[in-house]
Amino acid sequence: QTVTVSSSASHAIPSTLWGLMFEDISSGDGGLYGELLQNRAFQQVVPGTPDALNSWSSINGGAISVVSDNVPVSSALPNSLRFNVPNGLSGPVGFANSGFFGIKVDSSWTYKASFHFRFPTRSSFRGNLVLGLRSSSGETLASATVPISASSTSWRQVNVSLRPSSSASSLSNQFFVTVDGNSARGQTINFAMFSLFPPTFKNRPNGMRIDIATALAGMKPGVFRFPGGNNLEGQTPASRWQWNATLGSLLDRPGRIGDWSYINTDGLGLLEFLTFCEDTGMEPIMAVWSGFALGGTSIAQDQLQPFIQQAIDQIDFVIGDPRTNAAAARRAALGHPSPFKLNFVEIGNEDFFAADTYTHRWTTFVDALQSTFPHLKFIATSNINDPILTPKPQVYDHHVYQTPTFFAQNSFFYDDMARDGTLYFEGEYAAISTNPNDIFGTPADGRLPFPTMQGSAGEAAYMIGMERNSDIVFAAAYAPLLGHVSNSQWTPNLVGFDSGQVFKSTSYYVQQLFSLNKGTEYLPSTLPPRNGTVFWGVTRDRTNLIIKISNTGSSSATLNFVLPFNVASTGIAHLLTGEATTSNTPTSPKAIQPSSHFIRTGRRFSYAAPAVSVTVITIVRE
Ligand SMILES: [NH3+][C@H]1C[C@H](O)[C@@H](O)[C@@H]1CO
Repeated sequence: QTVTVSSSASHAIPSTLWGLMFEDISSGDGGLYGELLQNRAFQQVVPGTPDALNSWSSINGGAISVVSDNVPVSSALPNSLRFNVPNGLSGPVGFANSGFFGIKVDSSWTYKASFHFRFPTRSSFRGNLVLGLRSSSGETLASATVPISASSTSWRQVNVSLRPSSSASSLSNQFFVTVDGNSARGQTINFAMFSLFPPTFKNRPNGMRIDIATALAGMKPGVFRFPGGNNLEGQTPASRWQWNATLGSLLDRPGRIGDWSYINTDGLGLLEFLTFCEDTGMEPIMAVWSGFALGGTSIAQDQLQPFIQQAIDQIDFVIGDPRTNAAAARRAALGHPSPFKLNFVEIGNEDFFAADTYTHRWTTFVDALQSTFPHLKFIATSNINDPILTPKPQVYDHHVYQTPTFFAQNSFFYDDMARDGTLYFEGEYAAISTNPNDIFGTPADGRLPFPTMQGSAGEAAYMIGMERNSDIVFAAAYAPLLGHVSNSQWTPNLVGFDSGQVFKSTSYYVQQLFSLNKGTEYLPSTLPPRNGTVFWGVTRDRTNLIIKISNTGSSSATLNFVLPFNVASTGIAHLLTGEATTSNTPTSPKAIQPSSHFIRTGRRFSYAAPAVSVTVITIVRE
């Protein structure tokens, strides 16, 4: 196959092209968000039920229960852990938290532990709390002692740093709090708002887990879509994501029942999302709730005003003027007086599920928001031009979950899209099954537990198509981004993790190869056959010519490049290849890794793309 490359660029490559889609789907709490304790504040649990004590256990007979405190630590956190020391015990007595399927104990880390406590009844008791980290077999790995007295019934906060004496080889460690069973017998103490943080990305308070955040930043992503995805929507309007409930002190964040069947702490909230965008150079694509909850409720058009006002306030929190706007003043008070960068606001999520009411919800939201924020572009989430929406959307968010073959066969999806000024955001895409008749089924039915090399090559073919059409595709993001390998609501995920490490998938490496070698201009070249199995695209930046190739076929394919200008006689081929069905998994985390090697290049050169491979060739321009 000969590939003749044009000397003149057709369009600029948008800096936003390759980005991240984030929602809490076993990816925020216990994942990207640094908090190590699960059920740290007993948010949204029913006191007295077994679930209320999720992740908490007794040590040596300590009696623990979750109660609705008659003197709650805050109005947002009505529940406390009631701890009582029965008579007749000796030695350390208390309780422990097992984290999110474990807690990594690293002796090079300083952990920050915090909690609030109060004695419900005053007494002359004085004693010591011993808290820290221990192995599941009870070996103390780090500890601190805090003197306490029952001289007051008011809440007091404990903040201590913990430095493990040694690293634990196992992840099954716990955070513990104990008293001496004998001297504290009969005592009752209420606890609330526990927190245990490791070092965080950019050392941000209430920040992100370093290894996961570093892996995400390592893709140099251009955009960050949040807070969802389904997790924006709520099963009912009352449990929708609400920006103002995710701000400020953790004592003021009630948390919510998330849309992936677990409670969200909302410790990872709007300001944390925006700060993460600034810390990694991503532009936010922020969603506002659009009046539809996943349980099926659509807000009637004449009832939308309060939700539109909440959306206006959410946007004003991000970009408003603190001198004239209350929501913006909250941003300033939280330490960020200047506005954040924001150009795109998404109205809802996957509203093709509620297209019949999206027609009026879209109109009502966009009429109000566009007049309030004339420079913003609003993204529609129903199917493209179906139904017809008023005003005509400037941007559509298109999602596709399919088979590896589908992606290879649809590399030209955007070539046929009308150039009528509409922009497209491929907000969610992934090869998730090999079974075209049951895309969302179980692994037994073809669902992929982890990305595979053939799935990643299919995605690369589709991405080559989006790069070619990046005059109208301004952004794209694989979804879901993150998933805990011990407990996920969805597979495959771009990045897997457990409480100790990160697992980068083959699709992660494709995203990274494409994003780190984006180029700034697109150079047209001989088009790949639409129904072929080999796909390529050419871009350039000031120093390099960049050629991306995906060979989704089962045999090697040689491409003969004919360039219209001089380039160096040696180039670098960054290659990702392996068996079609191979994945990087917790048991084989590095089964397939990218490799780089020199190749002969020049005005004319050939490159043999291995079967089932993705290659990015970079050549210095003369
Ligand atoms: N069903 C997918 C579509 C929805 O927007 C996401 O929350 C889900 C997982 O990526």
